[in-house]
Amino acid sequence: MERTTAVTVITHTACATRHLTKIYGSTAEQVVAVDDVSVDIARGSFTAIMGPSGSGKSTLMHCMAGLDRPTSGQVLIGDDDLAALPERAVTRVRRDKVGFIFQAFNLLPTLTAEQNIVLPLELAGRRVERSVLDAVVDSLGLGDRLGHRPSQLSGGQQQRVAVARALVTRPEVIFADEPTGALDQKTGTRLLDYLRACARDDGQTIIMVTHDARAAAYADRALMLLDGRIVGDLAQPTAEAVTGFLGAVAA
Ligand SMILES: Nc1ncnc2c1ncn2[C@@H]1O[C@H](COP(=O)(O)OP(=O)(O)OP(=O)(O)O)[C@@H](O)[C@H]1O
Repeated sequence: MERTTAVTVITHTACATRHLTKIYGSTAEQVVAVDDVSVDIARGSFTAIMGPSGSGKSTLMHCMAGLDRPTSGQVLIGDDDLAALPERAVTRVRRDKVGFIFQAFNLLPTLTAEQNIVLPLELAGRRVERSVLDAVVDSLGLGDRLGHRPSQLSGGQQQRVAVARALVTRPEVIFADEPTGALDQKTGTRLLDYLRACARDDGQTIIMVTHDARAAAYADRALMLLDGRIVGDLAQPTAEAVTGFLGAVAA
């Protein structure tokens, strides 16, 4: 007798795009920054997005994060299609599920480092979990700077405060644009270790744009972009593999 087995399909996708296209400019002078990209990002994964300057990395990430509207296609965060939602609903998804680490710090000058870090929690009416705050602050080496205002901190320290602010809400998906760009090597390594642990141990999903092959080697996947398209998808990337791929693409 033939037996059938029921298969339960569990979706492990945190974030996805379907035929995502972003075109800038007028009809006369169009730039196709992202060109028909379909990709699935697994929950709890750490993905690096790499590619030459102008290949569309930031545009892809901004569309995936709901900061920029695609020209066509879908952007899924969980079950929500950001491209189809009104702006207010997109803002809510961003607030509830997404964290950003950007190069611009946007710290409030009158608040201390700690007050800046916990601000998103307070704005969302959420409690500050001391253990999470301590872990984030410790991983970034900010313990002795919490009472300082931004003007009393170095550029690298301000960057770390901005990183802590993005992490303290424990967002499901963290988008990071060159997060180690302004950091010295030791602090950069510490941040990458921490991001990797957020993915591996806590199931957070990290998507990071970087030019740095050593930073990409902390990820468990590297998407390689060229002219707005994904031209490579490397599992467990090493710095050598990434550099080799980019070299071959540039040649
Ligand atoms: N607001 C905009 N208006 C017009 N064109 C834009 C805009 N933003 C980006 N572009 C163009 O879209 C393309 C992709 O830009 P994007 O910033 O996404 O690339 P990138 O890979 O992140 O580059 P980089 O590594 O230099 O930061 C480029 O040709 C860029 O000039």
